[in-house]
Amino acid sequence: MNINELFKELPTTSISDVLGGLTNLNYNIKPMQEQDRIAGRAFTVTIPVGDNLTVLQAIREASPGDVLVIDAKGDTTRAVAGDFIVGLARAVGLQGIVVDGVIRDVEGIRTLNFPIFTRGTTIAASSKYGGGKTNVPISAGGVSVHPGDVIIGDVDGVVVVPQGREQQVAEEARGKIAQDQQRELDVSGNKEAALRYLDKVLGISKS
Ligand SMILES: O=C([O-])CC(=O)C(=O)O
Ligand SMILES: [Mg+2]
Repeated sequence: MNINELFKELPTTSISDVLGGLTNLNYNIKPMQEQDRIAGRAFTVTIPVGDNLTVLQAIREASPGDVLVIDAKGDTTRAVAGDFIVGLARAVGLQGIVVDGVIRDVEGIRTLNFPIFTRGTTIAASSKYGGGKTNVPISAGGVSVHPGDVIIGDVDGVVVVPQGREQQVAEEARGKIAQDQQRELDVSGNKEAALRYLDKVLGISKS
């Protein structure tokens, strides 16, 4: 089963619950557009602050369907990509971009309809001297990301599923969702049931 199928309709929140919240990227890394969603293998790149030549190298080397994860050290002063670079990523068939840094050309990127998770936007461009590394373990948003890890992103943020654990995590997340849905159903619009639940959780016993 491909990654997209496996994680279809699984929210990042349920995946986080299964993984104990330990592999969630910093909450500032958010989708540019509410409907953006990604589920795919990471192709990683780390760059020096303010220089994005190695991002172009990564786009050249990554495979279709990959999610490009860029360790830009959280820098918010220089854009790691704009609409031109995002257009290149889209043209070679990448699925989306996650950047621990910022981007620019918001208007142009919106029209591309390509999912991007970022700390935000700025105006200044990066230089193009190089000096980064592709396809190596990186740190993004406070989390280690290895090439081939699974990256899931939605409106709540981005979570990493370590490679090799994807089947188990997806299965447990589905179980958790079913449990949560039942819990919601039990108390929905029912004051008695809501109070019973609260009393139970809070250890309040009625004598
Ligand atoms: O060229 C750059 O480094 C950033 C940019 O404006 C683009 O990708 O459109
Ligand atoms: Mg531009």
